[in-house]
Amino acid sequence: MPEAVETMDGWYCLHDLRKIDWTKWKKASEQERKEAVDELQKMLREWEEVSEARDGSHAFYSIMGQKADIILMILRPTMKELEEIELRFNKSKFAEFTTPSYSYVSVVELSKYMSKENDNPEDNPGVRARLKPKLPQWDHICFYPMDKRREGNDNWYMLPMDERRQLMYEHSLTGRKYAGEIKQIITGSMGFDDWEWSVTLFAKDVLQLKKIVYEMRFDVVSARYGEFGPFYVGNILKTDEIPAYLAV
Ligand code: VOV
Repeated sequence: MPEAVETMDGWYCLHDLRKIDWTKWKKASEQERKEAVDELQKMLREWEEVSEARDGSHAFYSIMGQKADIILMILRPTMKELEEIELRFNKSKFAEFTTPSYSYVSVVELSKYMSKENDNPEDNPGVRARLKPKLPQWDHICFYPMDKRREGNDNWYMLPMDERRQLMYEHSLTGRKYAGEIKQIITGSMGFDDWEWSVTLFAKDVLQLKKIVYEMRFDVVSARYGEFGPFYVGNILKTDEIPAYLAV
């Protein structure tokens, strides 16, 4: 039986994607809209303090196209804290003007494919920091869930560990070419959500998102074993810019 790779798991993660009901928003009074915007900004500023204290992190972006209007990605030490945030957002005035479009529950995950025998990567401060990452506030985000295929001869879970390690190594070489251009957060979601991993990429230049995803399609691990869910791409929505974004 092929051996499962050990994973290291960090902060819990919620991707919360919503559509804005623009008709309802436009019909609301100016006072109501102001209350909703003020409360949303207040919540985000409180979460920025949590992030400064290194007790969690979040990202707030607008989404292109009709699949969603906004994405809130939240990282917290416990699933309970994620729930508190989800509830708080749901109970806010602004949420009255949104409808859910997609959500994803997972946990920041690093695997031990690349660790050497008898190595204890958890003792490495760099690894610990990657398990509790500060999300970069770069201009663009790309989020998608994915699986590793389990079909006939293309079954990732039947491959011996050494073969999977080699394929992951090749994957990492492609990834490293994008150092400084792309920051990736991989979260594991087996038992938590409908796909096996979520991929969240941050980029300063939006085109780099297309380039890395395209180049990785040729890595055997993606070409042969990758299956992908819906892609969401968007632009940073800074707290101060929210009034302009929502102005009608
Ligand atoms: C931005 C670059 C980048 C870099 C440097 C990078 C490197 C690495 C390393 C070293 C490792 C293994 C150890 C670990 O850290 O877990 C991984 C792991 C993983 N990756 Fe990756 N990845 C990148 C980027 C990157 C992208 C763009 C994708 C999506 C693939 C695509 O085709 O759309 C991806 C996927 C994954 C997944 C799903 C896993 C877990 C697979 C598993 O079976 O466990 N990843 N990844």
